[in-house]
Amino acid sequence: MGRQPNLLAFPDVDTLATTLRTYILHAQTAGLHRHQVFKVAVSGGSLPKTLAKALLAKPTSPEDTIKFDKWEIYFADERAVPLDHEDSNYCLLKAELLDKIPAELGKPVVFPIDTDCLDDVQEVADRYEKLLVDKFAARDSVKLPIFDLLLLGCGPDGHTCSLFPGHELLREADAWVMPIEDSPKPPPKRITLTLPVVTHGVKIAFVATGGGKKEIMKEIFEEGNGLPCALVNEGGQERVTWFTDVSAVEGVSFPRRGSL
Ligand SMILES: O=C1O[C@H](COP(=O)(O)O)[C@@H](O)[C@H](O)[C@H]1O
Repeated sequence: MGRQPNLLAFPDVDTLATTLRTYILHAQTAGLHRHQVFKVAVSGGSLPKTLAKALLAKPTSPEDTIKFDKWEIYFADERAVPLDHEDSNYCLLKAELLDKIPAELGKPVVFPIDTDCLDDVQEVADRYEKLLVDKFAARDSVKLPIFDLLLLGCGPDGHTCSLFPGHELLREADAWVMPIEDSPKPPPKRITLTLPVVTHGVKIAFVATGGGKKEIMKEIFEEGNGLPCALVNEGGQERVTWFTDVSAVEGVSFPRRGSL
């Protein structure tokens, strides 16, 4: 029981954002303690909006301050499109969060994909993996890049990052970053962190809100069914925390609903 993911359900997104902020601050403190920077991987979709709500709130004390100047932001997945394209996860994060960070909080270092080779999505993935090798392995001598925090979404089909249900990418055991050319959700060409990288994060947080997620939340938590989000739960265990609102978990029976 103790090694299960934590499922938190909030009355609304504002309350969720307040606790998500506290959780991220704890992860930030731990990351800075570990290696003086905070290494975060973020997703696209509905996440950046909620993230902005959590992170752009005015600090109430020095301990409550998001130290963006110490953040390294990577992408949990990205679409193979230019960085100013409406489908780009970078473009979305920039519009929702990065452009709105007050100057006094400092600027994070952000690592988007290399868009010089968009026609070759394998090359996009290889270059992103090389970037991770440079930023993680050389410094920490690790076999996998260990993010201090991964902030993930959950699609209505149970996908996370660009890891889709039943896809062969779910079996990838060696690569850190993989291309996908047949994403069932458009656009078809993307890159994604692989399951071993995701499940090795120090902390892994999902944000899933709205009644549109309730059927898949039930399946993830009650049956699993090999869904990508369920596989992250199985691999990450107690390091996984779900931030949901009550409409997303209506009718979901799960033994451990907790607080931070
Ligand atoms: O395509 C994607 O979808 C997922 C889930 O998005 P959501 O809008 O249902 O939250 C997202 O996490 C991923 O980064 C994105 O590329």
